[in-house]
Amino acid sequence: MKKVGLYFGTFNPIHIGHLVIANHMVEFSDLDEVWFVVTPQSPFKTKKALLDNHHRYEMVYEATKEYPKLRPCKIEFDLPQPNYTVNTLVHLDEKYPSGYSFSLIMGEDNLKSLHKWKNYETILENYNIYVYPRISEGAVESQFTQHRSIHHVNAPIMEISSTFIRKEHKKGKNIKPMLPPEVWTYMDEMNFYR
Ligand SMILES: Nc1ncnc2c1ncn2[C@@H]1O[C@H](COP(=O)(O)OP(=O)(O)OP(=O)(O)O)[C@@H](O)[C@H]1O
Ligand SMILES: O=C(O)c1ccc[n+]([C@@H]2O[C@H](COP(=O)([O-])O)[C@@H](O)[C@H]2O)c1
Repeated sequence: MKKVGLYFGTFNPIHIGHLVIANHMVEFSDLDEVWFVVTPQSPFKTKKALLDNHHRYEMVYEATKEYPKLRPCKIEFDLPQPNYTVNTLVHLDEKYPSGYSFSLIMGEDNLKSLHKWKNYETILENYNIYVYPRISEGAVESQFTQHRSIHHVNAPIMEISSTFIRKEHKKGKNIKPMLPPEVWTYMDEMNFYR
C-alpha cells in the first residue's frame, strides 16, 4: 500500500516554501509520496491574477521532476469548480481503488479554518491530516486539538508566499532565490506576472 500525502494549492507559482514542506513530509513522516494537487479554483480565493491551470501545473512539474517522491497531480482540472477537497478525495478513491492510501497535508493556518470546509467531518472520518507549523493568527478549534486523524509534523517554517513573489516580481525586484531554478526560468521566459 503506497501512502500518498496530498498537498492542495493554487501554486501560482509553486515556490521553495511548498517544496521544502513537501520534501520534509516525505522524508520525515510515514508518507511514501507527496502529490501536489493543482487546484483550478480554491473555494476561499478569487481568480485574480491566477495563471492558467496548465501553466501552474507545468511549473509544479518542473519543480518536482528531480524528486521521485514528489509528483504533480491534475485530477481537479476536470472536476466542478470551485474545487471542494471532499469531492476530489472521493474522485481519487474511485480512480485508485487499490494500492493507494490518501492523506491530506496542510499548514496550521488551514487547520484553523478547517471547520469552514465542505463536509470537513467526512474528511476527518476517512482521512488522516498531516499538519505542519505555520505562523498565523487565531486558534485551532478545540475539536481538532486532540483529533485521532490529525498528526503534527515538525517541518521548518518558511514564510514565503506566492502573492509576495508575484507582487515584487512585477515591481522588478529579484525574487529568484524563492523559486526552484526551473520555475524561475519558465516564469521568466513566459513573461508571467509582469
Ligand atoms: N511558505 C509556506 N510555507 C508553508 N505552507 C505554505 C507556504 N505558502 C503557502 N503555503 C500553503 O501551501 C498550500 C498551497 O499554497 P497556495 O499556492 O494555495 O498558497 P500561497 O502560496 O499562500 O499563495 P497565494 O499567496 O497566491 O495565496 C496552502 O495550503 C498554503 O497555505
Ligand atoms: O473543500 C473546501 O471546502 C476547501 C476550502 C478551502 C480550501 N480548500 C483546499 O485547500 C487548498 C489551500 O487553500 P488556500 O486557500 O490556503 O490556498 C485549496 O487549494 C483547496 O484545495 C478546500
